[in-house]
Amino acid sequence: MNESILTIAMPKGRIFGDACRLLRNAGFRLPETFETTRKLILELDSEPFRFILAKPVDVPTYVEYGAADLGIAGKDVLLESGRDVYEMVDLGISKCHMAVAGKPNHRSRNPFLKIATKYPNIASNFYRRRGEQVDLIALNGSIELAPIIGLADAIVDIVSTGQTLKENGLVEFDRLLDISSRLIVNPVSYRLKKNLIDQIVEKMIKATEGTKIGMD
Ligand SMILES: Nc1ncnc2c1ncn2[C@@H]1O[C@H](COP(=O)(O)OP(=O)(O)OP(=O)(O)O)[C@@H](O)[C@H]1O
Ligand SMILES: O=P(O)(O)OC[C@H]1O[C@H](OP(=O)(O)OP(=O)(O)O)[C@H](O)[C@@H]1O
Repeated sequence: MNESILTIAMPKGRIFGDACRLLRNAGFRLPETFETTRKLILELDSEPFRFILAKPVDVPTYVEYGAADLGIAGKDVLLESGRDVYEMVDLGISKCHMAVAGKPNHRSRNPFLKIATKYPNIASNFYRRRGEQVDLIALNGSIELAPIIGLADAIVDIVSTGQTLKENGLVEFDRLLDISSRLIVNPVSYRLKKNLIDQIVEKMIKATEGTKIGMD
């Protein structure tokens, strides 16, 4: 862990654009090429920050191990990974929710027997709390395929616009969790670099207040 420079782990993909806009609103002078470069480590001119561009699911890992001091990660990824990091700010970006969904005529089949998901920990906690025993089938994508093709009775997955469910003839049964992206911090970094991190947290909270205006 470098004492004089802060490393921030950024999620590539869906969250990246929203996160860059928020960082710029917070006063970070990100270069124009930030969103298009294929470089994975980006340093800022004359500012003590460097950004690493990671797969979203890996951001909490970089932060927990101290390879990054801070990071931006979806609440879904944080809950699923259970990594030991401080969650400092709800950034209010990349909002979506997690739901149980399936074919409309499966509503009466309770408990569901087989649940396909990319989020086995979140799903198993949900069903444990409900006192229902289910078989979880871990998949890596195209989760909506599972109930259509008969691999599972239902899915636990992310819903944003609802288009994927709709186009595949599926309906939402239960809403598990509202999701947005969070600013996370490595606990040791926070102890050693508290002043600098607190300044960033404050700036991000201010920038976030702008993004929350007019949101649901
Ligand atoms: N419609 C959505 N589907 C999935 N994730 C979404 C959606 N809307 C917002 N998110 C947020 O974006 C994050 C996922 O981003 P992204 O899809 O780029 O990563 P990924 O799952 O690693 O992608 P990939 O499909 O390449 O595996 C989630 O953790 C969630 O917090
Ligand atoms: O409600 P919507 O706006 O349709 O978004 C939800 C869909 O987006 C995600 O899949 P993604 O596009 O990441 O593809 P994947 O199948 O590879 O997970 C998620 O797993 C849903 O399938």
